[in-house]
Amino acid sequence: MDYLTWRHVFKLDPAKEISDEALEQICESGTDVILVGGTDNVTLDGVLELLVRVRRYSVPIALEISDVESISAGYDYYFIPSVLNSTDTKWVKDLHHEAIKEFGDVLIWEELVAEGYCVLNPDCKVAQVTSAKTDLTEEDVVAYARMAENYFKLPIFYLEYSGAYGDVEIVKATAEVLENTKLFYGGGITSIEQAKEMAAYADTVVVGNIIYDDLKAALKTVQAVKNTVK
Ligand SMILES: CC(C)=CCC/C(C)=C/CC/C(C)=C/CC/C(C)=C/CC/C(C)=C/CC/C(C)=C/CC/C(C)=C/COP(=O)(O)OP(=O)(O)O
Ligand SMILES: O=P(O)(O)OC[C@@H](O)CO
Ligand SMILES: [Mg+2]
Repeated sequence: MDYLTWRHVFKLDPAKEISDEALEQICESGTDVILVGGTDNVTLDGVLELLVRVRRYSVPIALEISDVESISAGYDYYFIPSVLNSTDTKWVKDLHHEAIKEFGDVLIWEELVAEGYCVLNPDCKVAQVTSAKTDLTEEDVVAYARMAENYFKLPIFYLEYSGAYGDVEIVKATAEVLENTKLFYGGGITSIEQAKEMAAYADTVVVGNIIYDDLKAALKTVQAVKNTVK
């Protein structure tokens, strides 16, 4: 249940390369967890390789499942996304149903953490792959958040702007209606200021692409988030 207290997350994409030096700095940065996940080209080899490399450090490591073929044992947690604003039930519950039908007898349910995604950047890969309806008003997003918390009782509601910095007013309005479900924010964080701005409303701030574009800037987001009072 540690994820209830996470403030900062680095998301590593198993389809992208990262040097040993950069990985060491990411793992020793003080981040709360390394979340391994991506939308496409995620392979079992990539998922396994990152697990082995990150395990040299004490930071926890979680796998965000995007494809049932690339799940490796040995992670501390398995995060299971459902894209609530997908227009295709495959990404909401059908792949999940298939996986549970196949592995239901052997699943360790305590290791699985369900995430209700709301994907808001129309240009990101995850929006395209899942045919997400991204032209949502603040009211629409707030209703998804309420649905996640009060109806589906999901532990995590994830506002996903992958690749683009999000709308702070939407993040703020969403935070205001969530009591028990944790609000994850991810997307386009490239600076201390942006990290602080989102950390003021989100329980957990996820930093991804900037790791590969500007490692120093990525590392600075850890303390920026941790020093911000929500
Ligand atoms: C110990 C052991 C082996 C345990 C086995 C556990 C097991 C079998 C569990 C199965 C249980 C289960 C219910 C599985 C669900 C399976 C599944 C495939 C669900 C679908 C998940 C889904 C909706 C995927 C869509 C894509 C998505 C939301 C990915 C999350 C990551 C993400 C948003 C990345 C951001 O995109 P990115 O690739 O970074 O984009 P850019 O490249 O543009 O940056
Ligand atoms: O890669 P960025 O844009 O930082 O987004 C982080 C994460 O929310 C992606 O799933
Ligand atoms: Mg990415």
